[in-house]
Amino acid sequence: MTDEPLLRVDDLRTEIRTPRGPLRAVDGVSFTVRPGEMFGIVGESGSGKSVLGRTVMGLYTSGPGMTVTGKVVLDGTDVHALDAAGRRRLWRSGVGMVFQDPGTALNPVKRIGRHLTEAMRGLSRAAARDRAEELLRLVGIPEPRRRLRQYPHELSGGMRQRVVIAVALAGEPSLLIADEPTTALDVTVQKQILDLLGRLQAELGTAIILISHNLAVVAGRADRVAVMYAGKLAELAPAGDLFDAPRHPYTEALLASVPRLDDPPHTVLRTIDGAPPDMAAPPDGCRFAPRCRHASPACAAPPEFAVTGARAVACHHPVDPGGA
Ligand SMILES: Nc1ncnc2c1ncn2[C@@H]1O[C@H](COP(=O)(O)OP(=O)(O)OP(=O)(O)O)[C@@H](O)[C@H]1O
Repeated sequence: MTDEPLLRVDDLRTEIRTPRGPLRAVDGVSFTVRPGEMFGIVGESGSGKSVLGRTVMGLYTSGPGMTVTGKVVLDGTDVHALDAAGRRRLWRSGVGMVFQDPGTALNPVKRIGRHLTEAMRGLSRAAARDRAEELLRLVGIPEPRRRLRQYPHELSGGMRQRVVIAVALAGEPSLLIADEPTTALDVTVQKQILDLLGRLQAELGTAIILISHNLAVVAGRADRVAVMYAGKLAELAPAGDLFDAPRHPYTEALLASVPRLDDPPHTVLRTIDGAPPDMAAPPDGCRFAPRCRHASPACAAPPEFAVTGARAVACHHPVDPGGA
């Protein structure tokens, strides 16, 4: 892993036009991802993680329904300066995406082989077929030759997600964005798919952005984690530091609400009081302040989230690492 970023996201804002007015789903987000890094993005449902992932990928761009400002630079390419053809080229070879539901990501009337070969370019039929077989083997699908002739409904949910990952890898992307890749799967299959992503990251050197509402999904897998709250990053830190000593009160509260294996029986989990803000009319100042036990008048003007060094936190009252 080098220190030179593969992806640079700079002051990204995605404003969606809705019947209730403009909604800033992503509101000034900056971070970088290094080549080969596993970068986790966590936060409650509705915090803007999916919109962020889609905007980074160039799936969401400025148009009639939304306005995107800020910069996304992947491997030297300014993603939002590309035209439609340039974006399609980027999706074929620079960045792949794995979504939550493997059922809808695959076309039910196309065989598995076709999904894979269509994602390749410049190969003869025979070479594409060999490569498709190799990709299925890479993602741990047994009897790949037979599977190539099957339709998506003939595979289990976990196998379908493996196929989706194989399709995303067909163009040898330098970055894979996995948005809740295991939420639709049962627990044992979830672990297999997450282990597979970890193995691909290690073996192929593919950087992965792993998006999840579930901290347990990124714990032990991500190198660094960004915590998102109401369209903004609250905290960014190496995963071990974040889980051992969260600094943003929201991260602390989020961690306290996760069940742990060593909890005594009948432990009552702490939930976070209040509800996330209405994104169409968020509160002024720090958006977490109305739910925060450390909030003070200073939170009317929260500090800018600036990534300096290994950690960053957007809070006037970071949690005392000594455990105040
Ligand atoms: N196409 C859209 N039109 C209108 N509002 C949208 C659209 N997509 C997302 N939103 C809104 O943007 C906000 C962020 O949504 P987003 O899906 O990114 O959240 P999330 O953190 O990924 O949550 P989840 O885990 O539930 O998907 C939400 O308030 C959501 O309702």
